Amino acid sequence: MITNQLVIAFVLLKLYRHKETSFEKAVHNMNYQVIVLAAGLGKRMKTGMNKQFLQLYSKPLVIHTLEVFEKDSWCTDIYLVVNPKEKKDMEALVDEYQLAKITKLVDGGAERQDSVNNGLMACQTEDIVLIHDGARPFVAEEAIHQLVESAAEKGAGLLAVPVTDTVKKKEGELLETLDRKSLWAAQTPQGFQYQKIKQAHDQAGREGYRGTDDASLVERLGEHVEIVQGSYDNFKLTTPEDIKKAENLLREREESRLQMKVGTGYDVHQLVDGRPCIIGGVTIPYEKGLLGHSDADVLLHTVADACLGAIGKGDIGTHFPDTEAAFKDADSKVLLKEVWNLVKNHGLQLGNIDCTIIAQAPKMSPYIEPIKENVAEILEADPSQVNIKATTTEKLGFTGRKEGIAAQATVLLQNK
Ligand SMILES: Nc1ccn([C@@H]2O[C@H](COP(=O)(O)OP(=O)(O)OP(=O)(O)O)[C@@H](O)[C@H]2O)c(=O)n1
Ligand SMILES: C[C@](O)(CO)[C@H](O)COP(=O)(O)O
Repeated sequence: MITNQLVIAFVLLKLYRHKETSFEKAVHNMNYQVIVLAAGLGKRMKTGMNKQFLQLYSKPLVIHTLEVFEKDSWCTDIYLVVNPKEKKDMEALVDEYQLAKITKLVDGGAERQDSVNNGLMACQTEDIVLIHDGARPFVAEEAIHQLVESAAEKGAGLLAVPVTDTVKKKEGELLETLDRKSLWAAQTPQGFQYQKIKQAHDQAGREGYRGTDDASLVERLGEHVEIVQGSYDNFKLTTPEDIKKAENLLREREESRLQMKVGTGYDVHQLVDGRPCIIGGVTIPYEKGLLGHSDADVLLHTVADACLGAIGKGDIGTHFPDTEAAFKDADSKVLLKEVWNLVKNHGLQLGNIDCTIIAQAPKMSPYIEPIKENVAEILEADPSQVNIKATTTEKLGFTGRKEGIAAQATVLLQNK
């Protein structure tokens, strides 16, 4: 018996240790610095200007790209490589869009490889370094994280997608069809342990090798570069046709970001002797309390119903039946938290919530603020997004006769 307990304790300890290690890894080891390249001419775009300054859906192209890294908590520093002649304009944009992670504006070179080389000399890091085209604004944070993890483990990696067209190689009059199964279209970011990419660039420089991406400089040294499958959305704006494509994608994203869901909730509990009076997670001193299978927190039940309504998932009764012993005297804060996790799984966050408690007694005003804070905390929002009010019914009806308390809520959820 004791031996069994020891074995269980040992396994639990192991599991706990393992959890701690991966947590530490996520928190401490997964930082990266990024070199964003914006020093090209944009000749193929044929607008007569560097395409980085093109207004796309009311923001310059390079800003869309930089904001991806600005928002990513794993990214510590951005080195923005710019054409020296455009440095002032870029500085103005960095100020205007309050890009706090831009550590340095680095002078670009004649070709992309020269610009990367300057970026590498500026950043000197122990972290993983990513190299990214300023002209690829659609890279997803999830893909960046997969790449960073892969680069940390394998030393070098890149985002790429399988080629979908049949590719022909033409040399003189001779045409060859390449085996599509083994072909990948390289994207950026490409990610590396700093020393590895620095050495590869130095060596390419010494040997006069010119590549069209950075992974090729590592490949030519016979070293492994890991492909992380990316998305076809992560395309590089290169030719005029790409502008329409990018604007359509930005519009689609904006529309889905602005998706809103509304839900309403209504609940009633009877006031009886010998029960605590818990409303909005606050135990209110009162001669009677609310009757129910759980702690009968009429307000939190209403909030849960409104949230479930907004995501089209029924009501609190279907999720936590009052026939189940597990929910006897259950803390409604815990039940609402579970509902909220469901909401988050739908990619939603709180817009705002407005609640009304309908009670002749007890007097609610002293408890409005703590209730508001409880609701905000559970819904992971700022208290300013939560409104709690109370009303009597002028002694009319069951609430007016102090036989029960009702609550109603309207919630607005938004895409994250
Ligand atoms: N000397 C260079 C050339 C390119 N780039 C950057 O590298 C990325 C990928 O290059 P590309 O799409 O070829 O951009 P451009 O060189 O600007 O375009 P083009 O070749 O049509 O002139 C771009 O974000 C570009 O700004 C750079 O920083 N320095
Ligand atoms: C690095 C790159 O974006 C990967 O697809 C690409 O090779 C850049 O080439 P470009 O000629 O500078 O556009």
